[in-house]
Amino acid sequence: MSAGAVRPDRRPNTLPGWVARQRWYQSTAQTAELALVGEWLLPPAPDGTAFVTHLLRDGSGEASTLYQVPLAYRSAPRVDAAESTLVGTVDGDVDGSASTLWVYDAPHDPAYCAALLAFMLDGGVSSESAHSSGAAAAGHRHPTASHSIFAGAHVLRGEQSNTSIIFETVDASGEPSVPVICKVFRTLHHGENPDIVVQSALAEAGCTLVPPSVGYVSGVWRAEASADSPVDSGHLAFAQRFLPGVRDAWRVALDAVEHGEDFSDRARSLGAATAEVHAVLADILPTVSAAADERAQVAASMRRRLVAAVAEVPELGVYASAVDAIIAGAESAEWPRLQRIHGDYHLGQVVAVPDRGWVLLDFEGEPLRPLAERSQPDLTLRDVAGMLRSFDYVSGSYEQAHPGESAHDWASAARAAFLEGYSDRAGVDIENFRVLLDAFEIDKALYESIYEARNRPAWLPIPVTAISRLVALS
Ligand SMILES: Nc1ncnc2c1ncn2[C@@H]1O[C@H](COP(=O)(O)OP(=O)(O)O)[C@@H](O)[C@H]1O
Ligand SMILES: O=P(O)(O)O[C@H]1O[C@H](CO)[C@@H](O[C@H]2O[C@H](CO)[C@@H](O)[C@H](O)[C@H]2O)[C@H](O)[C@H]1O
Repeated sequence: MSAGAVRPDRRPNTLPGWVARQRWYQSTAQTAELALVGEWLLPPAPDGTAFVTHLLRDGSGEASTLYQVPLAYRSAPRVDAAESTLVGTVDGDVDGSASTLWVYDAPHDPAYCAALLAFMLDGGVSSESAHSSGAAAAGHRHPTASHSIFAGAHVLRGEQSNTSIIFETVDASGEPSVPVICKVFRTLHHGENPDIVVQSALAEAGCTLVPPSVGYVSGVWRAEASADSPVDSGHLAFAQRFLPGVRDAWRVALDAVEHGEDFSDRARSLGAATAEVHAVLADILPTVSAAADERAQVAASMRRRLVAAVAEVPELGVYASAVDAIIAGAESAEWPRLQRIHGDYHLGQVVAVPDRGWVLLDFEGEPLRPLAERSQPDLTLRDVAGMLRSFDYVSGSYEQAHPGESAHDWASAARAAFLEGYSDRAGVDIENFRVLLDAFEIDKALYESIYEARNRPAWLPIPVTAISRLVALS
């Protein structure tokens, strides 16, 4: 045991309240109701700091959610840590003597970041936790990734569904090497994470519209807290090349609307990039024809979302029967083949890379959708509709910030140019699928209504207004 070795055997009792204050927390309850379903350990830091990643099922919401909560247990407080990253204190032991331990949100602790990067690049295997939880994790380096060495890290600002850590690295001779961004998944699901599968497949196929993959962490855990629970498995973290100096397309578009700049050229090239990624995905991953069964499944999923949205946002109730009819129309329309897609496509998922153009990120799919559904071949029109919604969000947020002004023409021009760029590259006029496209736009706006009601109620009118408009048009 190294000098100062920390042995944590409990979680701070402040943890449920702390979890409930995080952006990735999905329930509306003030306090999470957490049950431990697993723990996995990274090797301790040279000063003895212990890193325990707790896998906690929260039962406070309607559906239970499994959160990944990596905590760093230190024998002394960190002088340079932000107060919000201190989760609490616990009794524990240091070198065999009873002692207070300070417990931090580990991604904000550089010592944890160093351990995580090495774990991934060296192909580490987690050691057993104090609770013999049965959970385990393994690191995997992508075959094309270099063996970079940790040189510093910080958490990306504006955390949302996940926590992303940016690493500076050096090579064996100490020269700066490629920076890496590692997304620590906060919500875990049984099964492969499409973010890793889809993006890595695209990069391996030589597609430069996504960043190259660096590595990932996979794991196993009990599905439920009970000792006889079945075991689940899935992905815990994903690392890829960090592209410095990028601006996300949402910021770029907001700047454009603020300055009254037309966005058509950029929207057209974004449409072409989107169609290119879809074409590569159709080449490298399985596609299936949209038979009656598949169409019925998609329609059923849309109807489930309609019911969920009306339950959470009752003002949507007046549109329910009209939306139902639009879904029925879409189900009986002509469908293209189904294939892997982005799945949660919006301007925040695309970055403008200097001297390179648009690059697509975050193929995880909609975080509120079951993982099994997100890994199924789907309609490319879902992505197209997602981006159309995003242009509407740009004008909606602008109009909220500038009462009395309209950005409607800006959004219409961007939407039309995006569709043009997409159709040109795909060699298919997207207008041929208008019925389907409208249904997917409404479906996305229903999803957004739930998302906004839970996270940003002030923005709820943006998707709700869109639903009323789309229903009137159809
Ligand atoms: N490879 C990358 N290079 C540069 N910036 C990135 C990269 N990956 C992610 N980012 C930045 O992080 C933000 C969030 O990443 P994303 O994959 O969308 O995570 P989340 O699932 O948490 O939304 C992006 O909008 C972008 O600004
Ligand atoms: O966290 P993710 O990026 O996976 O996506 C979630 O959060 C998004 C908000 O950032 C949300 O997107 C919605 O708001 C955007 C503006 O902030 C807008 O551009 C999108 O069109 C709109 O859907 C996304 O839906 C949600 O899954």
